[in-house]
Amino acid sequence: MPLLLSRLSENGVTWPSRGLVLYIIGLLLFAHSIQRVRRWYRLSHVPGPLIAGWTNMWLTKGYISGRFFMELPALVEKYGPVIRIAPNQVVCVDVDTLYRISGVRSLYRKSEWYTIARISRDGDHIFTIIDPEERKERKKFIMPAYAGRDIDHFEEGTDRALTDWMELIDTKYLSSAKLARFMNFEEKVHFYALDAIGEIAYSESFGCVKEDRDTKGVMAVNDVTVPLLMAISNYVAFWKMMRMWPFYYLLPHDGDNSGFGAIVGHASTIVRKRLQPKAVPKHDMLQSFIEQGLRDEEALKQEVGIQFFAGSDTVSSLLYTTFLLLLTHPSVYARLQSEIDTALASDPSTTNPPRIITDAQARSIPYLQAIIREGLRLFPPLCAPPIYKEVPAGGDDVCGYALPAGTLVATALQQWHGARDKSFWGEDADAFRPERWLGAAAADEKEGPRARRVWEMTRRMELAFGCGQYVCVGKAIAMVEAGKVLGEVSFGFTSPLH
Ligand code: HEM
Repeated sequence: MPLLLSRLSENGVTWPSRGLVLYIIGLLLFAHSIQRVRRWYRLSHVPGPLIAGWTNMWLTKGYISGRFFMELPALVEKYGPVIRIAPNQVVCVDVDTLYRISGVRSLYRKSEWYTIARISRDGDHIFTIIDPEERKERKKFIMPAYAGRDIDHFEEGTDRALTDWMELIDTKYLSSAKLARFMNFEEKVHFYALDAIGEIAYSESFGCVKEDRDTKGVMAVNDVTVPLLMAISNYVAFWKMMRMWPFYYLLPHDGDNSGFGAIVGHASTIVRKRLQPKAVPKHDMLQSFIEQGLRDEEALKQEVGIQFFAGSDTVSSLLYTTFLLLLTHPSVYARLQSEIDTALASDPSTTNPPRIITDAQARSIPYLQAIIREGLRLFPPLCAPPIYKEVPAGGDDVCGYALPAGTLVATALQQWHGARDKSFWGEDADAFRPERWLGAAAADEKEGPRARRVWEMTRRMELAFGCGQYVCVGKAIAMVEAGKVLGEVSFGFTSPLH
């Protein structure tokens, strides 16, 4: 190096003086500070912790704790319905505003934040497609299957997975008077959910229940990567950078031996098999995607791959937390069983020969539906991720605060607060009380204060699935699964513990 420098000097290359170097560094630091101050100033009128206006670190720390969403009620109490949680990020808890932001005519777009859900570096699925026109195009192919229009297969797939699951519990984990057997319920319910989404989506179980293990490592990948992704996901610029060369090569790829890449590899195999000229057509979602015209292998792989994650973690979380609530509220469980027994005992099609409770039967039991709603209200499965939408050109007025274009508004983080908002739900907001929903099914009561109240309750609870143009496309699948699993377990077992 010294030799090189002396050669350069000999050839007339002169080096800037130390003063000049310091001047340039000073100038850069000054420009950086100005940019920081401008960034802080843009949203300085929005209340929130002072430090959140200057750095993402405060929010990141909250996400590392894994409990940030639980802190929101206290923050709302202190700062009001709109809170600045990072230099360019706010959260809003006003329900009407959330419906407006995601409304079908809204100009708010998905933000770059969504790209953290990319399952491989090669393409996008419906959740990570940001461009509205591209989203419309992809939805054309996939919506008939998600809406159950093309094929009414949600029940068949659920039944196959649920039959295996009940058998596993019956044969391996049921306690007797002489023998107490312990079962990791959270794990087993996740096995069920994975097998079910495999059956529903492409007619193949993951085999988790049969083998009583996480066969493809989906749960392991989730457990390791999701908390990490959540913590760094608020650095949106970082994610933009990761999609560019050369960082792009660090993202998962379907040739990988483990992690997301290996799971996407599994999706690839399924799609390739189905696209073979001699493949036997099946009665499932993948077939519907293809028949609707989505024939590109990469796009199909993406749509199948996202179902592994979006369709299993969420459903298992809903089932697990609702069963937990039932276990800790024996009187609710007893009432559920009694109502199910009454409804099903009079229906010979259920017991002779025995078969899984149908979706129609589950929907006809108001107390069961009330329990699902109350479970979703108290433990919305996706209440931790912020799910940012981006304020459109021209800016927007959100609850009296002018938000400039490009500001990110969190549209899911408010759910924990929403469920526990005593000003709406009353003093027993924290309690598991399915009875609060009864009357929702009273079809003759479309007008009047009770009907309006239940309508508003439903609107708030359903934010668990997002809303408007961004509503969860798998909502119908989730509701079919929830009714059947909760109904069947309550009908089949005296108590989920015994
Ligand atoms: C209790 C269960 C579930 C909950 C609470 C839930 C919740 C959500 C939420 C909050 C979103 C994002 C909304 C937004 O972008 O603002 C979403 C999107 C999505 N969900 Fe679900 N979900 C559930 C079950 C399912 C199931 C069973 C599937 C089936 C595979 C599924 C597939 C998807 C997909 C593909 C998207 C992206 C939709 C789009 O961007 O247009 N979800 N879900």
